Amino acid sequence: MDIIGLVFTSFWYILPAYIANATACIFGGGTPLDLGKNFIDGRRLVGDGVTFKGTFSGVLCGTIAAILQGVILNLKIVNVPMVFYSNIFEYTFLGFLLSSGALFGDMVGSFIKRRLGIKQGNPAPILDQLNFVFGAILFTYPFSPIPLNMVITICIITPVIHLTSNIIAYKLKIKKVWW
Ligand SMILES: CC(C)=CCC/C(C)=C/CC/C(C)=C/CC/C(C)=C/COC[C@@H](COP(=O)(O)O)OC/C=C(\C)CC/C=C(\C)CC/C=C(\C)CCC=C(C)C
Ligand SMILES: Nc1ccn([C@@H]2O[C@H](COP(=O)(O)OP(=O)(O)OP(=O)(O)O)[C@@H](O)[C@H]2O)c(=O)n1
Ligand SMILES: [Mg+2]
Repeated sequence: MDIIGLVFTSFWYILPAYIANATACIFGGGTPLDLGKNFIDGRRLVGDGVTFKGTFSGVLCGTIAAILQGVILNLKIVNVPMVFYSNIFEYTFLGFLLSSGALFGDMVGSFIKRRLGIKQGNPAPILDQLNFVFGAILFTYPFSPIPLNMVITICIITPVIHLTSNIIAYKLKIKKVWW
């Protein structure tokens, strides 16, 4: 596989996780998953940035996106050098794992930020950009392990795409901060 193929395969694989993260941001808000509770250190367990609405809509949209990917591949609309799923059931299952893993990773990232005393919405460079892809890769690894060169490619392209989309989301007034 050449470098373009590697980048495209990696992007295609992780896309449901991106969609889950972006739609959690679009549709999120309201009751937080930690119900406003504090941890033993007196700080919030996770914070107001991880909500029921965001989590459920993110998992739903990411899973639907994975099913659409399956349809697009079956219709041969795009050509991906290396595919990891074969039928619609695998697309649904792994899309669900990529999406729930992404939002789990985001939640763990917020948990760590609170323990470090970083207020909700304040930046934690690298952690903010990669928490959700680590969650997504971790959840799918037992079922469809991806090669190390794809993990590395995802870790390189994600911060660029994350920052670009966050700036666009900020301009669209979907996000309060640009990072
Ligand atoms: C190749 C390069 C250099 C750049 C490409 C950049 C790119 C693909 C940008 C997407 C631009 C876009 C449409 C942005 C607006 C979407 C949006 C609301 C983004 C908000 O992102 C929120 C951010 C939250 O992150 P945080 O919680 O960790 O701070 O999530 C980051 C998002 C991504 C890493 C992925 C980028 C998003 C996509 C590729 C898909 C965007 C999908 C939608 C807008 C889906 C809309 C679907 C419905 C059902 C409304
Ligand atoms: N599971 C999730 C993830 C995200 N969001 C929404 O998406 C926004 C942006 O997410 P993120 O940047 O991860 O949260 P922050 O507000 O920056 O909080 P933190 O400091 O905890 O990362 C959140 O404010 C929240 O409205 C949500 O509702 N539910
Ligand atoms: Mg977050």
